[in-house]
Amino acid sequence: MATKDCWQCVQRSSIENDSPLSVDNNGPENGSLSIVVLGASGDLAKKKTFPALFNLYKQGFLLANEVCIFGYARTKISDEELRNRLRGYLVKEKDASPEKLETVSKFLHLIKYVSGSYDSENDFRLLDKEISKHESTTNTAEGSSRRLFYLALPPSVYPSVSKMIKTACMNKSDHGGWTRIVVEKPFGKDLESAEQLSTQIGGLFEEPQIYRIDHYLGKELVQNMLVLRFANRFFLPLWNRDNIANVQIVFKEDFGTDGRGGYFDQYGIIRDIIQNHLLQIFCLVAMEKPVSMRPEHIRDEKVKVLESVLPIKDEDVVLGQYEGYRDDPTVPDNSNTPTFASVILRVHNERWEGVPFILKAGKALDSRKADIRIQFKDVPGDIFKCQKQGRNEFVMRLQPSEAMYMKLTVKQPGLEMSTVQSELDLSYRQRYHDVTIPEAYERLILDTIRGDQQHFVRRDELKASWEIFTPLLHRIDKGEFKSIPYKSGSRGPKQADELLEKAGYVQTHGYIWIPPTL
Ligand SMILES: NC(=O)C1=CN([C@@H]2O[C@H](COP(=O)(O)OP(=O)(O)OC[C@H]3O[C@@H](n4cnc5c(N)ncnc54)[C@H](OP(=O)(O)O)[C@@H]3O)[C@@H](O)[C@H]2O)C=CC1
Ligand SMILES: O=C1O[C@H](COP(=O)(O)O)[C@@H](O)[C@H](O)[C@H]1O
Repeated sequence: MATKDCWQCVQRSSIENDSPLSVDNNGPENGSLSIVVLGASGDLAKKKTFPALFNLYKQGFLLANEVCIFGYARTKISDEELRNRLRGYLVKEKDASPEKLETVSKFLHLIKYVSGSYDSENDFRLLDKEISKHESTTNTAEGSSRRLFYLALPPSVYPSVSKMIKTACMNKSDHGGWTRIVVEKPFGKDLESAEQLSTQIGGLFEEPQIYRIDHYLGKELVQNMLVLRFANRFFLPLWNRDNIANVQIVFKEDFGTDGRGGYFDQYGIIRDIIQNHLLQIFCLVAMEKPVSMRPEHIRDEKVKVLESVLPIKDEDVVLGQYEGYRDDPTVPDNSNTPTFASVILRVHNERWEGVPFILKAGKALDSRKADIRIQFKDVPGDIFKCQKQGRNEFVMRLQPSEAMYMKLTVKQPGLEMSTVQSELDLSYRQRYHDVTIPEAYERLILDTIRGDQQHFVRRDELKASWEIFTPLLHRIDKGEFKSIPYKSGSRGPKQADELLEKAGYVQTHGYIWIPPTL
């Protein structure tokens, strides 16, 4: 019981009660709530946003007597048509018990559809009228209602949509209510375009109203990173250049761009994954201890470590493109866009000088996974000759099947004195039987409603992240950096493994993991 209370206090209450800097006065926790999903007919909305809202509803975080969800898009369809389109994304046919179907129906009845364009004031006034109508049906004091606008849209329309929201759809008075907007990546294509977008949106909304979402920050093990680092005595003295040889942050997908080639070709893997998802993880691994868990304290530290990253050297980069990528008719025949990249970041500060951080991401590779691998230095004066077997590693596997394990050397059980590689293993499925790990979007949307910006990217953070990658990206765009072809289903270009070795990573040999049985 005590442990549970303590955990909850760290997880939420302390953040909320203790964090005046984090929120736009945090606002009311109940009363009328209007969630507007702009781009309601799109892929992201159907696959991620609405299912996340449904899960929040199922768990009682969205109350039927308070909430109305508005889908907004250009397509002219009725409320019922939108609901029918969404139904299949909320419940799989095989799980469709009568109870589940009833819950889905109740949720779908909270959804209304408004059709309009993204730059028409009239259309947004119509949306505002619908929102006000909903607000008048709940017992909420005027102006204390909550309005959340989720931009599940391409960034090209962010400026016009933000302007329309500001002109026509803001919460009407300052009686403690709020208006917040959630924006998705890609947030710009380089430093200049990101800053331009930030200036446009920043001219309309205050920073505490803007939630730049990076869904990797909502993944369970990413959320665990600060607890792990700063609540455990084990790690505190080890987490530095004296003990750590190298760090890998890896994202792999075993499928290609799958019909998204047209979009992907304009961005490439660095903009799609590394500049945002992997760099956010990098921040949490490398940052100093924040003064407190207040969102601004955490984000201050993230900015500091980003600003300590040295310019990326050519010899620290390997780019690849899988064979068959250009077969997609929406991808130009001569595309040089990388679908794979391995980039070493070097941090110029007291803790990390000399420790390479290898950020690797690729599509159409040999497996699907995302993990963080901290490799420790060899033990000095090794008397057991265990260096031949492998180094200590601490691995956090974000997906699939959340786990963290420490690879370590132990005595081989038995009469002989010999050593063997083994592990201390925390596999979430085994350890937490009754816990359903929430989807990243679910958690992050709940944070936007609660006004907790801890897991969202602040403007200066975004700027610092683009500063790191923009020079390299410009060179790739100009064709000055070539992508090496690799076979679909492989580990990517062999040059990436050579880079890893050059960075000092020592592969473990002969390590066999035997999954525990219950
Ligand atoms: N709780 C659990 O679920 C646990 C599971 N295990 C499992 O045991 C197995 C072994 O674990 P572990 O040793 O940590 O991980 P892996 O065998 O997955 O990989 C170890 C490292 O070697 C790299 N690598 C693989 N091939 C090459 C190569 N040819 N050249 C250079 N580098 C290479 C991997 O790179 P890359 O990242 O590019 O693939 C990775 O960094 C895994 O399947 C793991 O999931 C182990 C412990 C606990
Ligand atoms: O943001 C993106 O992420 C997905 C991978 O997300 P995951 O949660 O399934 O790991 C990736 O496929 C997509 O290209 C990228 O835009």
